[in-house]
Amino acid sequence: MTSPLASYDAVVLLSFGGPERQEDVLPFLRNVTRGKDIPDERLAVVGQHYAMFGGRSPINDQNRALLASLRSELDRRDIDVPLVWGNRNWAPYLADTLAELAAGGARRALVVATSAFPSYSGCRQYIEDIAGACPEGLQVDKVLPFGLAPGFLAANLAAVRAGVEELRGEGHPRPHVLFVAHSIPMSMARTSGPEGSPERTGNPGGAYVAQLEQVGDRILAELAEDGGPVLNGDLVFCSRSGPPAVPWLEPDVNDALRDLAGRGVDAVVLAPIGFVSDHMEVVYDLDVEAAATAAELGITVRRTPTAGTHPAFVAGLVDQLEAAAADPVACPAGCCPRPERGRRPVAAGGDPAGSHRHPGY
Ligand SMILES: CC1=C(CCC(=O)O)c2cc3nc(cc4[nH]c(cc5[nH]c(cc1n2)c(C)c5CCC(=O)O)c(CCC(=O)O)c4C)C(CCC(=O)O)=C3C
Ligand SMILES: [Fe+2]
Repeated sequence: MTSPLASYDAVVLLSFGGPERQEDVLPFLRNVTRGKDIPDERLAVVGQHYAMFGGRSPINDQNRALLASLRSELDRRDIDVPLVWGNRNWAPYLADTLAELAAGGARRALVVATSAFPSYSGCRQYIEDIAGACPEGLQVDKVLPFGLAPGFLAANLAAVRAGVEELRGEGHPRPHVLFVAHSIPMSMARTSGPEGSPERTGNPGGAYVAQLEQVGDRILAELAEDGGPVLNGDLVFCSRSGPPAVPWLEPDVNDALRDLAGRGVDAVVLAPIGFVSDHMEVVYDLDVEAAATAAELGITVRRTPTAGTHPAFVAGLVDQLEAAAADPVACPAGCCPRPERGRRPVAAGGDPAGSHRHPGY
């Protein structure tokens, strides 16, 4: 049977992009923060994170690896649709990729973005990127965020299970699991996802937090099936930016580690379920910063790998491409709206996710 993907002239992997040499770090950061309220001091700090890695973000190499894995999986299924790559913030730029496709006669392309969970930054902004970059005559559909898809879940479950087993092997029978995601402004979290705003739905957390919590819950529930002591877990956040007066999702992973140390926890699995690959937020914010916090507190941490090119994730992504090709579903218009700039944030209004603490099973 021919794959529904045969009706597309190309599949496009759309990602964030990152610098690959020191000279490109500042221009990259200027691209990322154009029109946004990121203070210069924050840019300088983030620039230093990149400098620690010689100015080379891991993200482009990870996307090259994901492209190779996706290509193999498409080939395995005898699907010969071309697979190409474009970024929001650095070369290869999405606009160039789409222009090249159109110049080559392409009429329809299916885009999948490397963000698992719905938010303005991870979904709507990519839709805007596509709209802004799309040449006339090219029709583009986009796959929905895939945080709850079985392949992404399976890859993360396998990673957390392995991390837990390692710590158990080192004499920590009951490690605590911190599920880590990118912090986003609370106002962006509230309006994330198809459910829309809390004013209309009574759902104060929005889909970003709700889906992340679901993934964490499901992983803990699966681990409970393995036997052994039941594990506790929390959803925590990293990589906050923006002015301090604007509320972002909390707790920060470092504060969570301090809190756990105070409660006598000495072993923690750090599971970056909010990220698709081990890019800068993971290799700096977790492997450098959170690891230093843990060391200071005497906590043993195991940071688990992101979905990356895990075979279950890659196969699941191709399943999703095929499903989207058979039945393209666009995000509802009000989903993950662009944050209003210049507006004062709504009064803090408490924790949008309620308590992030899981009771343990
Ligand atoms: C939800 C989310 C994801 C996760 C989903 C996903 O994986 O896509 C993500 C991914 C990424 N974010 C990245 C880098 C940056 N993000 C920034 C700033 C921001 N991110 C935000 C959100 C997210 N970002 C937000 C709300 C801001 C504030 C300004 C704005 O509204 O945009 C800044 C500016 C400086 C700073 O404030 O940190 C940088 C440099 C890189 C590349 C890393 C590399 O080079 O390896 C990646 C993959
Ligand atoms: Fe970011």
